[in-house]
Amino acid sequence: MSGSKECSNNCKECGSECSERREPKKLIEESGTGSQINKVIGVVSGKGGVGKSLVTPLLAASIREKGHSVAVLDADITGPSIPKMFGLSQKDKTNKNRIFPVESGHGIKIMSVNLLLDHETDPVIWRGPLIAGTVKQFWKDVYWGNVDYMFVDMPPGTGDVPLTVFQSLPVDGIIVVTSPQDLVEMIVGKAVKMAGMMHIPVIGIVQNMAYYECPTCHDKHYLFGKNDIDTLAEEYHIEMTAKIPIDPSLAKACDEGRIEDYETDCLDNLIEKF
Ligand SMILES: Nc1ncnc2c1ncn2[C@@H]1O[C@H](COP(=O)(O)OP(=O)(O)OP(=O)(O)O)[C@@H](O)[C@H]1O
Repeated sequence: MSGSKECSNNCKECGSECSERREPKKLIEESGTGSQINKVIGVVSGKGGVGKSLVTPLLAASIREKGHSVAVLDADITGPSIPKMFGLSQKDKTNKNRIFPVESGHGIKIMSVNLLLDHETDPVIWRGPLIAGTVKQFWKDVYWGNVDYMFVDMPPGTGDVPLTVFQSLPVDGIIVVTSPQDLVEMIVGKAVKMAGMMHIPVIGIVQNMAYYECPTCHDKHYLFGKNDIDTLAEEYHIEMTAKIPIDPSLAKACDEGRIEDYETDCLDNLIEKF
């Protein structure tokens, strides 16, 4: 406290809420004992239905394939689809004090509210503070062990949960997922500006369902228009972009819970950036 012996006059490093505080207190929470998480990457989208929950497992699986230890924290509490993508229905192994993540076939550690519910069709009808509290609990109370890269799959938009994640978790960067449509500039803009306000760097933009490649002639068809995501990225000074085509075999892999088996190099340039 100012004036007292202990005061270093450095409010950034001090947790006291004294009357002379000049800087806001840091809200970042430590991960729990036994969890050593090296990098935290948020996967966000300005709106729902763009395939964000498909991009998160694709990124996680590509990094895992390179030999890193990877985790996915499903922060989409009211619309969790991560376990289904990995074909997981097994309940987590909790004991009195600890929640353990469930491991996918390729060894990705996963925690999602759907792994805690009795039935995956049970709806989560909770108010904002409870939802935000659950996300923090996933961060603090799950025994993650050693993790090189943790991906946080956020609910769409710029609401309560993204705000909680940005304030409470040490997020190293975000990836913005979008789809080709006229509204893209406005939607991406909101997500990018929110990250800027929270001082979190944007690693790249992924455009899902960017085109369809004809299996016979290999021509690319831009079914939803040819939105130029690279120009948009340039406008916001974002170095990396990636495009995922519409691929029926990708949809099949999701439906069958085999997303880890789907081989693609379309996210490679983004992954190199990590
Ligand atoms: N590029 C693609 N090619 C084929 N199918 C796709 C593609 N992207 C998404 N899909 C299909 O759409 C389904 C929904 O994807 P996902 O759960 O990621 O998105 P969402 O829930 O609609 O959106 P979001 O997670 O952004 O709110 C997938 O299970 C898959 O069947």
